Amino acid sequence: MSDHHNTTPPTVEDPTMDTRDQPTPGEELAEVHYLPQRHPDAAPTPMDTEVVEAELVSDEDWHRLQQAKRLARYQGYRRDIVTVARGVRTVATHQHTKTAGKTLLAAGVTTLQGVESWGRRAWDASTMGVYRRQIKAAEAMGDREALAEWTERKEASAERRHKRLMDLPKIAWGVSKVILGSLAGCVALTLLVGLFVQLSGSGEFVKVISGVLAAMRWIFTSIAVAWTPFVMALPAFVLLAAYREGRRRGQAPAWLATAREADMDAAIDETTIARALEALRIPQINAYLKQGLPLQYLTTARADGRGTHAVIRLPAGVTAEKIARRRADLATGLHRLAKEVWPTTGSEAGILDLWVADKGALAEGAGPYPLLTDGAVDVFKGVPFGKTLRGNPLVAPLMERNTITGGMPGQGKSSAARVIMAGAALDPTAELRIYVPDANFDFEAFKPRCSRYVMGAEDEKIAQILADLRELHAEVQARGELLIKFEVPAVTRELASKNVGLHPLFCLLEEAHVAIQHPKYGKEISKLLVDIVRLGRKRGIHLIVSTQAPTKDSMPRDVTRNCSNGIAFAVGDHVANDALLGQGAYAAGHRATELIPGTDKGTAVVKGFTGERSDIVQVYFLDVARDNDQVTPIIERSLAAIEDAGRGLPGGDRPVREIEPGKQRDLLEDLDEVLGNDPVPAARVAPLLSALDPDWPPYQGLTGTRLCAELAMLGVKVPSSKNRYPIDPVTIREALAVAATADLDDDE
Ligand SMILES: Nc1ncnc2c1ncn2[C@@H]1O[C@H](COP(=O)(O)OP(=O)(O)OP(=O)(O)O)[C@@H](O)[C@H]1O
Repeated sequence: MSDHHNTTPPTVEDPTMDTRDQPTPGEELAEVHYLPQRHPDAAPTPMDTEVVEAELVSDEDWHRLQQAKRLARYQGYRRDIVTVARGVRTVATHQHTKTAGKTLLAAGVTTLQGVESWGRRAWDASTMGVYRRQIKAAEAMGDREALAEWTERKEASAERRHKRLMDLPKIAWGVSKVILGSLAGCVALTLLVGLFVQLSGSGEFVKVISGVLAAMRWIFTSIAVAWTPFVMALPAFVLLAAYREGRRRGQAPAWLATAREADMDAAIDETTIARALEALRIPQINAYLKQGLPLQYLTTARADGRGTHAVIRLPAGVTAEKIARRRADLATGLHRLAKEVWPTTGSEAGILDLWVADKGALAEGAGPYPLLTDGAVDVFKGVPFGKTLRGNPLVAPLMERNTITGGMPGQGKSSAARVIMAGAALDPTAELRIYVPDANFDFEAFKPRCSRYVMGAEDEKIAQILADLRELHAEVQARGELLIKFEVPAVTRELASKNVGLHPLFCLLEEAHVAIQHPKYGKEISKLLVDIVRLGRKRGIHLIVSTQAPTKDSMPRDVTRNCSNGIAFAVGDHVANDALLGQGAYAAGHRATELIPGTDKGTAVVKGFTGERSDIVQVYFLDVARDNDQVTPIIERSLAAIEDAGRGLPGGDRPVREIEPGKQRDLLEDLDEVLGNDPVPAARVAPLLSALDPDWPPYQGLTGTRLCAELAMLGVKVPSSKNRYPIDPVTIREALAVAATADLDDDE
């Protein structure tokens, strides 16, 4: 028989349902069995006969046990609450949560700022805020001219607005007329088509009409279907637009900034420019801005090509040059790389012409050379050269011009010359001559396309260059006579294509200073260059000279003056700047001195390419590296084009004279050989030397005057003796003896 406790039934829930009834560790709780209550008249159940293992407890024990259970349950809850709270705290204080929260909040603030900016712009537009502010700035600076200009602009704008308003009803009426007309036209067309179909027997009039009606029904149904999602998405679009506006105009509070922010694009407008200028901490600018005055904009910030352009009149006492010299600092304030920010001097020293590239817009450089895989060139129309900062392709004009290119080592001079010569090579009528008085392979790929090619710094190579320049000089003269014959002032495309000896000729002298400063041949090279640049351009001859920093010793003034194309990579001072970009360029604000070596590799200030006084250009780049040779395919293509045109290599029919490597001649010994015992006038000795070695370039075309000059360089003075300049064999042999003893002295 089972015993059971029949006092007051327990009010607690069935404990077997709750896992929290587990005893806490170390606590042994007796298990309590509650026996079901039964009505005294109820029939006996199997339970009544079941034997239950149990312990009889007193009321007191039973209460104690219940209390222990409640305590255990409470402790279980507490543990859970602590665990959840800890979890919440970990999530809430995690860096990711903080960043996400900040980003969300910042997005909210930015969106609000966008809405506020719209409001401000609407207000500005309705009250001509831009003009008002500029008028205020002009007044503050006492700039009467600007004040008059901005007042005039404001009045003109008001006038335009008034006119637009007055025109509004007319425009609305015009638009209505167009809509009504189009509708009537459509109806008439449908009827006409229906009629035509009916009459031609190809269909029924009614079917055409019902077809058109069905199409219209379909269009209206589609609009109705698309309308609901569109209306639902509209608020999201508006918020997005407000956010974008906020990003453009507003600035989130600093405490909301996240690390990602620094990398984000900053919109370039009057506010950001003013902030960036303020950050330069130039006292005059800061004092001006502190008065709450806006900067005076001659051109307000506006999109221009791949960036933003603005022209600012700086506060008194600050030159644009001062700003330009701190280009890198200014760039940080505009969230840009130094090479993306271009401050230059405007029309006056105090006017800052600022162009700021869109973030990353200049990273690609000028992009690939446009004629890399196909295309030909007409040199009379110029050759592809690069892209302006604004992203416009720039063509280098070549005919009736000469080019000088210069800059610090490694900034892109040779590459720029390569791009010009590659363009010239792609004109099948053009002749190429390349001289590199230095040991480098920058132009080796051009060799098969050249009628003359000399590379190397040895004396005999310089002598060869001299001989070739003499030949070119003679060609300049011969072409002059041809122009007289054809009665034209300058070579035309038509004449150039005719194979009459007036084809375009491009001659490149790389590292020109090496040839010009050569102790023996430099003087004559220099003189020849002057004549060639002066006279050659009308005669279809274009000379390109490339040098590092042109000075009066490294480049004759008459050469720089006659080069209407100037290409200046980063240069060190205003002398080199003006030699490349023309007299007064530096003072007028056209400055390659402001290019940063390294940062601006491949970027040059050029003159003479467009109608502008100067342009900043990213030059195309043609690689000559062995594993990425881009020039050879161009040259092969150009040779194929020449062959297809049924021409020979332009200028290639003349024999190319090669000098044996290492060959040297001694003028004194040669004179000793050709002279007898009596003095002979220099003019007669020169041909004797030419006859002695016709292949030796310095003796080709040798004149008496040049011979005397060369002897003077060797310390042998030839007396004029009534302009006959007799060369005395005795003097020559004495000089030989002196040279021999000098050699002995050296040996000792
Ligand atoms: N337009 C360009 N675009 C990109 N990179 C360029 C450009 N021009 C030059 N470079 C880089 O600069 C390097 C040096 O160029 P380059 O040899 O033309 O300079 P340089 O001024 O002729 O130097 P040097 O006086 O030492 O001969 C090139 O190898 C190339 O890596």
